[in-house]
Amino acid sequence: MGNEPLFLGKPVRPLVLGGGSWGTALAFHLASKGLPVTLWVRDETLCAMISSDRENRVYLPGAIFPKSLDVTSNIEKSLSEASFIVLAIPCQGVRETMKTLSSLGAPRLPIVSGTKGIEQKSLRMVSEIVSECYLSDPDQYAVLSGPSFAKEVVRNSPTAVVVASRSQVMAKETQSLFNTNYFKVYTRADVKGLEICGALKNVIALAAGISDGMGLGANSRAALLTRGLAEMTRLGVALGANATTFSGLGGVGDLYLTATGEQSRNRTVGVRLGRGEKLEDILRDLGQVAEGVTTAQSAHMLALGHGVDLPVTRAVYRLLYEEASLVEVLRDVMDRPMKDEEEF
Ligand SMILES: NC(=O)C1=CN([C@@H]2O[C@H](COP(=O)(O)OP(=O)(O)OC[C@H]3O[C@@H](n4cnc5c(N)ncnc54)[C@H](OP(=O)(O)O)[C@@H]3O)[C@@H](O)[C@H]2O)C=CC1
Ligand SMILES: O=C(CO)COP(=O)(O)O
Repeated sequence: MGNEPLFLGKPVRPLVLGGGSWGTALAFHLASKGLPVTLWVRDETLCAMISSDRENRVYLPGAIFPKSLDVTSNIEKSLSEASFIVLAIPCQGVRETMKTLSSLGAPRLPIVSGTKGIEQKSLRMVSEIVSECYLSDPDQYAVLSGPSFAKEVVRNSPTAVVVASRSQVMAKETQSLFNTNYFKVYTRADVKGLEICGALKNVIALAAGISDGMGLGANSRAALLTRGLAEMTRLGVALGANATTFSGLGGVGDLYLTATGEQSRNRTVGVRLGRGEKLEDILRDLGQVAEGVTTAQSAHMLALGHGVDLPVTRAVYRLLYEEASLVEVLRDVMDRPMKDEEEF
């Protein structure tokens, strides 16, 4: 008992919310360190299957759960036993989940978020939704992001990510908690920048996939990644983020992974769109979230509201939400006025 690891002064009892690939991978990762982890899965049938198989065969087949990983669909009981929350629910479900937690009346717990996206309609980042609906103290919030496919994390492939929190203590303690010799965790202070990186890189990955699906070639993909990074940075800086965050693991690192890695759901959606398939058919086959689809709309609206030019995001938005054709959006991007590369 005396040597029990602590997180912010309390015994480590993580409650991971989200029984998809990322929630399962993060729960697996922490439990592999011997920590007593509870994974909350909203669907009772899936929860029972996972519990008897000791494996999430729907979302992350092949990762056999360590002994200390427990699964539940009872959020109330698991919340009362937890000392902090790891959030791994798709962005559009975060508000509803935070409201549910608040309604249970249990003490508010610190949150480490692995969710990437921007809420539609409200155009809020995850940190903002959490602070509106659940946590009043932003120092109890951290975001964990960076190039990290769930499947590779549970295979112990060497991976490097970054944790950002307004509080240095929260950042450092989260770093120590998640760090292993195959999962290297860096820290930074720029929560907003890291959240914008994680959200926007999915939209640019969709664009890169579209370009590849159309067969446009390696030049086009490189141009999209580079100009995509420039527009991610432009939006971030306009919203008060630090430009250097965009050249780190959560920015260029995750952008590169998602836009070029075959495992990416966002890239896959893009490739199939680029081949002329319908979005609804692609999403039905995928059966998992591709956050870039909703974020394309949120980011486009956010950019309009702040007077920021996001041509690649606008192209993806027009294709997904305005029924523009592939030829039209390509022309929009290529027919823009000539400018200096350094022009912001
Ligand atoms: N997978 C990855 O490699 C990585 C993912 N991420 C991010 O993590 C987040 C989660 O993604 P991921 O796990 O991959 O997604 P998946 O599509 O694999 O799984 C989503 C999970 O969330 C559940 N869910 C959906 N909506 C709600 C809701 N409103 N309340 C509660 N649970 C809900 C689903 O439940 P049900 O089955 O009942 O629908 C499912 O268990 C995303 O923001 C993603 O970008 C970040 C880094 C890596
Ligand atoms: O965010 C991710 C890896 O860092 C996962 O990307 P996809 O959601 O495109 O699979």
